[in-house]
Amino acid sequence: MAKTLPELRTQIDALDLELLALLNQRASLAHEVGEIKRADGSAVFRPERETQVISSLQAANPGPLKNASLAVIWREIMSACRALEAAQRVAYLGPAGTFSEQAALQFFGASIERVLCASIDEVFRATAAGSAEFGVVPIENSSEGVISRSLDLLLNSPLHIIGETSFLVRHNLLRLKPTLADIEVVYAHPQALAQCQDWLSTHLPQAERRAAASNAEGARLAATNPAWAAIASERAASEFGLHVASHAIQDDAFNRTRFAVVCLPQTLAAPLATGNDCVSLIVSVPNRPGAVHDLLVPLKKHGVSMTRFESRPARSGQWEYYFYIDLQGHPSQPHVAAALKELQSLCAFCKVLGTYPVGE
Ligand SMILES: C=C(O[C@@H]1C=C(C(=O)O)C=C[C@H]1O)C(=O)O
Repeated sequence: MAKTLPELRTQIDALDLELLALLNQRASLAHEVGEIKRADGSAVFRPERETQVISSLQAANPGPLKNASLAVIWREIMSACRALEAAQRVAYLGPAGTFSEQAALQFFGASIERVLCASIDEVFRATAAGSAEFGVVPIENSSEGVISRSLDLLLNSPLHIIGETSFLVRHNLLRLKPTLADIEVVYAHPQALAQCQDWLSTHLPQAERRAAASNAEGARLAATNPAWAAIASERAASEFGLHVASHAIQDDAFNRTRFAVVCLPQTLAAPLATGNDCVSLIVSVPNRPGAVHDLLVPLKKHGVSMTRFESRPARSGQWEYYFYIDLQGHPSQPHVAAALKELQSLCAFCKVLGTYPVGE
């Protein structure tokens, strides 16, 4: 006979108590790991270990829990365990409710100390100066291309990339009223204004578009005037007490933004290989025919895949460029090490930005 609702809930309550005991046992073990790390001075956060914990559980998962849900649950379990060793101080573009905050929480879980910054430059500065251990910065958007400020700052920064994370970005039109009537100004970060330009031209052709330092800052401004609106996340709507006057207004339904997690090399050395890793570099080549072609030869020769190739002006006034390249693999693999060595010998400039597990 089927169980009754009270019977099922009694069973759930009993299982929750077992889970609680197990989670606390796990937390105690993580705390012991923390003692060992403190004694030998090694880093608390080990992204490659956390990636492996999640992928082993996903491989063993019989369901009905989905693998994606399992990743979210264990990200938080590990975040809480890590916080018992030491909560990570993580800098990102604020105020509360930005997509950068969403990225920081998706990567580190919620048990972190939040260091909110007024600009991407400040995220780099705070992380390089040690007021934050890690920084989270947007790198590229699938509809608008690279976030040029982040790429330019990576060039001269002492920080290296130790991880990445990405998600589908949904923009919403937020304001004090639930309708689209009588909107005079729309505030948003220039990237968001660009990602919603068709929608704005169709639905709010009269409204003035004004740039804000972040979407959440735009939402904060929209909360001060009923004739103003903002483009931001649903999180920002609840943060600033605004209505979602229109949902999912981005022109591209698959609008995805990718973020890099950066830190000083002394905070955390390059993560060890997980089997699904990536190397990011910036190179420039001498200004002569075939130089870019030559760059690709070592990759082909050693069978290394390139997953990204972007260019940024070198600002020399000479039509010279820096190339931002992502390679598949880890330098501990001989074919990757050989390709990197040959590549470096061909380049006028070569900076390895980091080696890290491929993110969501
Ligand atoms: C417990 C550890 O420290 C941290 C917490 C982890 C966890 O909770 O599983 C995993 C890696 C580290 O980020 C460890 O290194 O094993």
